[in-house]
Amino acid sequence: MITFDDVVKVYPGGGTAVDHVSLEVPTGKTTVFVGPSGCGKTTSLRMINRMISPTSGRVLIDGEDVAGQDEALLRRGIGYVIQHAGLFPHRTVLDNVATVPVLLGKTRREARAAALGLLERVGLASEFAQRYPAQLSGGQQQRVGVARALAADPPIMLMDEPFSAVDPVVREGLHREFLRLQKDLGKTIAMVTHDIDEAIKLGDLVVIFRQGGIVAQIGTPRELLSDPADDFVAEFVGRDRGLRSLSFDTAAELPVKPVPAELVVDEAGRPLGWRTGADDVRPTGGTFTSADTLRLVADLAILSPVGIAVRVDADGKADGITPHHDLADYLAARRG
Ligand SMILES: Nc1ncnc2c1ncn2[C@@H]1O[C@H](COP(=O)(O)OP(=O)(O)OP(=O)(O)O)[C@@H](O)[C@H]1O
Repeated sequence: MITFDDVVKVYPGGGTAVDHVSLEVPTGKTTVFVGPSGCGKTTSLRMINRMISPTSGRVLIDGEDVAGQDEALLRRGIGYVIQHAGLFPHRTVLDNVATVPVLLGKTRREARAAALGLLERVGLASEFAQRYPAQLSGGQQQRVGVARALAADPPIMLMDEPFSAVDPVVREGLHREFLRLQKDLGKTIAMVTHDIDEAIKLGDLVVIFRQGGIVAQIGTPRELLSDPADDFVAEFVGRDRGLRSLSFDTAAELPVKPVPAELVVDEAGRPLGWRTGADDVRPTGGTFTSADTLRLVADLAILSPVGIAVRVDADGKADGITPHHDLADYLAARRG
């Protein structure tokens, strides 16, 4: 666990960048620092690996103040990924990833073999290994950056805006891979982003900073969306937070009504559409299973020509319906 204990950073000639921050980055989880520009996220991140020293207060890793630790030794256990990947331009992709393990005493051969495995893990085929960074797309470079940070197998990873330099479609792919990788690896990750959607998607825990380096709220994505501490957080997480918070719950306990005659099904019971007139059958707009999220159910009810979401079983057979007002009643009852 990484602990910030009443940490303050005042830059000489500048204002207070980090103002009495106390927080915990739990072991094996992803903690995301998010907030508007200039609110002290990067400064906080860099105090973990001693690139920046606090003016007062302490940063501890597993109870030990980093200030008292040997810098080189400390950084060996902390991977660091930055925006634009920061790769060595004159080394091949493979050598970019293998460099640190070689410095740590592995033979070049061992390090390259391990690097190939890592590149595969981050979704880069071996054909990229001999290229130079400039011959890769931005998204591919970011993947190499992640592989390089993982090469020394550090228990901790610091990631500063790792996915912000790529377009939204590539970012979406990188997010999926990040989540898959982190599920396998269980690193202790502190990540900086200015994008609240990214924070909510990737973070087990989210720390929202406000101007002046003050922590506005710390919570799980669900807590931030359902219970923002104040107007700043509510505004920052976004106006549609009610709808987005439905992504964290499945439809497992959502009551359904029996399938009515107006739902036209094929011989296997799979929905074909809604009968809205003698010759008029309109598409359902999609179906959900009890494992899907309440957000999908809400979406389907909105898209449906009759305002009704259709549930199907594992074989795709219609086994219940939820009209939009039933969903609204269910959500209201849950809130109590
Ligand atoms: N070396 C420095 N000297 C003086 N002031 C600095 C220095 N580095 C950062 N600052 C100031 O400290 C504050 C916090 O900066 P920091 O980079 O930590 O913010 P941030 O939240 O990461 O911002 P961004 O999202 O724009 O990267 C800012 O007001 C910045 O101008």
